[in-house]
Amino acid sequence: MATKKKKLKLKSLSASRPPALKVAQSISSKATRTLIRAHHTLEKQKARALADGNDAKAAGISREIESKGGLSTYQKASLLGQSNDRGGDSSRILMEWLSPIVPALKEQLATGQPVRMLEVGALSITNACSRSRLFEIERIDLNSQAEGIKQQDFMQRPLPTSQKECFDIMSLSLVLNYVPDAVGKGAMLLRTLLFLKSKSSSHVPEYLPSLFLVLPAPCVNNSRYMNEEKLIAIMTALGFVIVKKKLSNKLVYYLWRLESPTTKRGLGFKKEEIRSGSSRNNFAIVLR
Ligand SMILES: C[S@@+](CC[C@H](N)C(=O)[O-])C[C@H]1O[C@@H](n2cnc3c(N)ncnc32)[C@H](O)[C@@H]1O
Repeated sequence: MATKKKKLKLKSLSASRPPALKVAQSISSKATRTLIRAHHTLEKQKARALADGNDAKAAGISREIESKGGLSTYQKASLLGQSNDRGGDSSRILMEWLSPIVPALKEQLATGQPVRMLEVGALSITNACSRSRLFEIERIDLNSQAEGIKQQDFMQRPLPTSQKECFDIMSLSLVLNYVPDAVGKGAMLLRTLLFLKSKSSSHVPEYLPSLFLVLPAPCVNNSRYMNEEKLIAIMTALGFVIVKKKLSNKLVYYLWRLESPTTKRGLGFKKEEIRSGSSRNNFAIVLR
């Protein structure tokens, strides 16, 4: 008599995930993008209202932001965007680019002088950089989502008091575009100069000290006020040279090495239209 074999049903890994995560992961990538975009728009409107001195309007927009889940919900949506099926964590690109200097990074680690990284706008402590264990990483965010991420505004972070407190690498991955106004974006880039080590103290001067900058691709390729030429001009004026770049469908990645931080005042980068068109966005960086 033939015995009926009981079929073993293999459950997918996702079936064992806790319900909260399941709910979060059920948000489509389109809904995630819409949520992220809506948050950015409201933050920009709020910044404009504050700049106009309209505190009541700004407070109303703040309430609207909170009613949509606020920064935490935005961060959860951003984390979903980092999942492998949605493009993955941007620091994988940085690790790819740094692969030629891994021996040097290991040597520095072995001699007790690990390469120091400041990750601004950190959402996780398990991205590719963290998993490599090649760096001494300080992670900060306006709203910390995990132990190991300090809750701190980079713009308010106390300045380093010595080279030892400075960093070999800074990461601004999808952070600059979060800053709601063009002057604030310029100020953030300018401030990185105060946190990066000097070139003379670098063991790998072809790559470090450097800034890893990631932006949504339309910030550079579809803005009225920005294109790659202008971005390079701004970064050059600050004292950076481009080491690596990569353009994907959604993001642009750059590694900029700091040659000599500018001490110049009056850099003169204004919000000037480069290309017109109703489908353009308004991403801009102003450096006065
Ligand atoms: C889109 S998330 C990016 C997360 C991650 N770096 C990535 O590449 O996916 C932007 C994060 O930057 C943080 N952020 C924006 N401005 C900041 C500032 N001035 N200081 C610290 N964190 C900031 C926000 O709180 C938010 O969590």
